[in-house]
Amino acid sequence: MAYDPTNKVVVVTGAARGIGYEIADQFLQNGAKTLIILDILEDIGLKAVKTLSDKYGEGKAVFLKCDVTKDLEKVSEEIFQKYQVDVLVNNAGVLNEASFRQTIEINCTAVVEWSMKFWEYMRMDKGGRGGTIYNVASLYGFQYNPWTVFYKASKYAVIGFTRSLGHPYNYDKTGVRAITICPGFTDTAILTGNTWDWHKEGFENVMENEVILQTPETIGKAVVDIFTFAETGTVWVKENNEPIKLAPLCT
Ligand SMILES: NC(=O)C1=CN([C@@H]2O[C@H](COP(=O)(O)OP(=O)(O)OC[C@H]3O[C@@H](n4cnc5c(N)ncnc54)[C@H](O)[C@@H]3O)[C@@H](O)[C@H]2O)C=CC1
Ligand SMILES: CCCCCC(=O)CC\C=C/C=C/C=C/[C@@H](O)[C@@H](O)CCCC(=O)O
Repeated sequence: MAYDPTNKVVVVTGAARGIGYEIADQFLQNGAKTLIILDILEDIGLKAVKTLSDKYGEGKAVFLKCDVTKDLEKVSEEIFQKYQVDVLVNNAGVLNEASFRQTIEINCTAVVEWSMKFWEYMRMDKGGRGGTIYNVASLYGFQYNPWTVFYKASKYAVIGFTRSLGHPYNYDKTGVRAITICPGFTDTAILTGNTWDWHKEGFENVMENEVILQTPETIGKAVVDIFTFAETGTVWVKENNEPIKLAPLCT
């Protein structure tokens, strides 16, 4: 089945900068009706809206200050009163190997809670119009090495959750698709996040010898491409500037 971004109302968390911003830009470039940008970074978020409005027209992008770990009820209520949402992209994320709790709260608990809130709202069997829940995991959602042990735990969970929620059994009942993208290393501020001291050397090797750093724009484009063709419950990889491919299945 083909899915069309044209005229869709799209909510993207953590979209003030980085990959989220490029996802917002690419959805608008591909005809989305409205982009709702959620982030804790107010100044950067407002600048993002200005840039996108200059590019695509006044009112095409909207910023709401939002901490995904705290503001779900308030912000979702505000959104549902003003807009008919078609797509939620759970993109907000952190790399903070000093705090498992914060990592899980932002990268995992918030992803599950925001997904479920919008899934209930979109369910066709409960009066909704259907839609797409689109989660940003990582290559570190299924690969492993000794580094970023909290980060990987959070991203592995996102893949298991999205595959199960998006299972055709659930889609047939609700009309809500759930899909995942797993980017490889991408040139954003998250790479300056917090790692363990004795992991830095390992990462230096990875970054020098194994990694082709992608631009966030590359991931924004891949997100919209995948949006157009992905069957529910599927997980996709965009790494090293290679073509989009399916992630390996865990059975
Ligand atoms: N850059 C990379 O190499 C890769 C990134 N990813 C994932 O892509 C997503 C986006 O990250 P990047 O753009 O790379 O980094 P980034 O640091 O530029 O963007 C993350 C955004 O999330 C926002 N955010 C953080 N905590 C938040 C909260 N509690 N509430 C609302 N917003 C919050 C930040 O303010 C920021 O705008 C993350 O989920 C990350 O794990 C996945 C694979 C590779
Ligand atoms: C191949 C997997 C790609 C997935 C990447 C992500 O999901 C992004 C976040 C995960 C890990 C990021 C690690 C970042 C490391 C950098 O800080 C690195 O440059 C550190 C090198 C040591 C140093 O310069 O201090």
